[in-house]
Amino acid sequence: MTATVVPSTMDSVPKKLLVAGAWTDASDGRTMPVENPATGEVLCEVADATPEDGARALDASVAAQRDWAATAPRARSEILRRAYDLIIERVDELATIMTLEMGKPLAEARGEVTYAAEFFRWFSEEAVRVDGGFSATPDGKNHVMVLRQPVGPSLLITPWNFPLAMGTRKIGPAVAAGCTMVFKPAQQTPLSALALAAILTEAGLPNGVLNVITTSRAGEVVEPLLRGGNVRKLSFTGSTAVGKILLAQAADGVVRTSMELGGNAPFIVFSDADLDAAVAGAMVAKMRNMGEACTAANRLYVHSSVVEEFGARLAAKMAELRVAPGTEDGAQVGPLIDSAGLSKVEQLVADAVGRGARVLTGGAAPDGPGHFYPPTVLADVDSGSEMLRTEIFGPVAPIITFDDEDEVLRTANDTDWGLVGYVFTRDLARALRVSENLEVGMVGLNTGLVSNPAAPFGGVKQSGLGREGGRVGIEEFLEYKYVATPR
Ligand SMILES: O=CCCC(=O)O
Repeated sequence: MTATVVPSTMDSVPKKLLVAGAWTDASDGRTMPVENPATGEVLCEVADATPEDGARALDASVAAQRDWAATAPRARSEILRRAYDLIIERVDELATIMTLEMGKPLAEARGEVTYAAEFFRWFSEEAVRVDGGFSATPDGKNHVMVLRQPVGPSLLITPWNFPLAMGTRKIGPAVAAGCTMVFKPAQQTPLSALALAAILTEAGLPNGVLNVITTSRAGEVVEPLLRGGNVRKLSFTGSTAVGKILLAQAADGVVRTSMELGGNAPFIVFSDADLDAAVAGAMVAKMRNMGEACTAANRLYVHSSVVEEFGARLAAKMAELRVAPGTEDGAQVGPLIDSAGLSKVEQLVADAVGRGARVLTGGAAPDGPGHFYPPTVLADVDSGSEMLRTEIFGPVAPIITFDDEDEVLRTANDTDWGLVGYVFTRDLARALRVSENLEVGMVGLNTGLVSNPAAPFGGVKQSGLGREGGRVGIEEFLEYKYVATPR
């Protein structure tokens, strides 16, 4: 790997840990490289936190918690609102950083920056709307006063696929509720997180409220924090496999958790669907973030009466997409995050084709640098194919033909995951019936996009616990306290 010239937009990003308001090196002086997935080149080095640094970050959060909880909700709201304004002012700069470290095309990165900022605007409005209760017990003897209080120091762990939005979706409600934080972004994408921390500091977040630890030693750093007794809340977005490990560690310290884990989204096209809308929806549900999204359509069930036409139209649209480094003009599909991600996609496609799937477009990685994989549509995918039982996390759309509503519902629900499902039909009764019976936390009904800061995002089954965003997002960071007093 060679070092690449660091674009000037990245000069402003602190490459250090943020602990108690100070930017510091790792205690053992180690740094870790940040790679550009489009070229494999090293963009820069950032501090690589040790377990001791993690402990210092948590100590800083604990020390800041009491004063922070006592701040006026309006003050917390205004910090979030200022941070929202700063992010919007710097959309291009933040998008460039994101594209360089993560690979998504600039246009999509700009979209994510705006999406990320909206969580701050949303929670700046929620910060001043937290209420409690005051009532009498049924026997009339006591008053019941219900207070809402911040849950306390929170550990926020975010993935590489949405490096900014997954941060703001957690930091926004934590700030609004009055929680202090230790924020550990993914190893692959520390720069967006550090840029975000710098913006929050500029927006007036007091020292110690947000502490950021970038590290290549996630397991070693996180486990003692979760078992140590001072973390009151864990909010994690990432794979189900890692989520289960963290849940076990959190159980030890009885730490409250919000877990936004993997998905295996069914995308169902009924015979009466508007095919234009279904193809457009599939493009979004499959291709947003090159398919590297927990919400990505992973299994496309299409009714036998429309399957040929749907497959041909989807393949034509997918083939039109321009695959190129995200910083290039007109790029629509960037590289996958790393070589492991690319080989996984290659193996899944080989397995499906080996079981008889027809390749309608794509199907083979190009030669050359970067972890690129072309938009791919597979038809007649056999139900035993591995890709139907795992998150593909790449730009591959497997189509499975079905004939009957009950059959497709059964198959769609036959998975350990339950994050999101997509349903395309013009029949209102069927739309409601299927939406109700899909075992998921979210349904895209005649749309390929469910993500929105105003909506409760999250899943059932092994897709997670709790919800982020919407009216309930702040609840995840609030405790109830009830005070009883005689009337
Ligand atoms: O990978 C997770 C998707 C996150 C989102 O759509 O907000």
